[in-house]
Amino acid sequence: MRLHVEGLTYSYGEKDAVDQVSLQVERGEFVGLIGPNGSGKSTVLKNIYRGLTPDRGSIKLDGENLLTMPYKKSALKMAVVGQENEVPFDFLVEEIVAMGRSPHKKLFDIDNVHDKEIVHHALEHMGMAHMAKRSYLNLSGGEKQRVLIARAIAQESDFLILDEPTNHLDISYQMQIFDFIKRLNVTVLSAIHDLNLAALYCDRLYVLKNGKIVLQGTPEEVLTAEHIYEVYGVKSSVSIHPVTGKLAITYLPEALQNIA
Ligand SMILES: Nc1ncnc2c1ncn2[C@@H]1O[C@H](COP(=O)(O)OP(=O)(O)OP(=O)(O)O)[C@@H](O)[C@H]1O
Repeated sequence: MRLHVEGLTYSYGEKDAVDQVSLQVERGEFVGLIGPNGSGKSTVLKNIYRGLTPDRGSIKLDGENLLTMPYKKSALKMAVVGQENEVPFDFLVEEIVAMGRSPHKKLFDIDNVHDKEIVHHALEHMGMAHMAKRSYLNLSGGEKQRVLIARAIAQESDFLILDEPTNHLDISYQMQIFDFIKRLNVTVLSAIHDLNLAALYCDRLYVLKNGKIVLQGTPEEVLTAEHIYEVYGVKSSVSIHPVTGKLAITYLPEALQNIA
């Protein structure tokens, strides 16, 4: 699965929330979208997963225009874990995950044994199998997030779009989910706030600021102390971690900034 976005522009009102954004995700890549609050990450992702329609620009999946693709076909190609995790009605956890199977089915098809196995395994992977019969609305934020990730896994598409997938999760599930997604060997585009997680898991990064891509490259190219200060206004110390071999970013409180 290859994604090509060219000149994507979108405004909610007068000001462009996303301005001429171009990005590519090649097959098998794990690409991160980072940037400060309000920089446009979710808006870019929503335009890609068809929650919003671009004002201008083109979005292609494997060379095919996504904006005119039948919805069912695009749902077979990409699965989404969005930021808002509320559902309008009360469903059981297993029913929410089973919704991931719907692009694979015809209108009146019911779930077969194969679907049920996929749903069960997806829940198991997220450590939620024991909650399959629980009501979704009564779960904690982190548990809801794990159910929605299980739903995306059950969809079995080879392109995942994630909007801050771990923002409700404690550190063990944050690591577990990124490790798991990495093992799936699918193509991933994910908004990520935590720069250390972005450095650990992403092959390439795009940095958004005020709706524009201001930097792109490998984590090593993008996540320098200078760039972090330019984009976030925060002083940091960036080194290569001796165990992971990846970048490790330490943010410096005011009292320590003069020694960095
Ligand atoms: N539904 C909306 N109506 C009007 N403006 C919106 C709407 N959603 C987002 N915006 C504005 O668009 C801009 C980009 O928002 P967006 O949610 O894409 O940023 P983000 O980078 O995902 O932020 P965060 O890191 O806080 O989640 C912001 O200025 C935001 O206030």
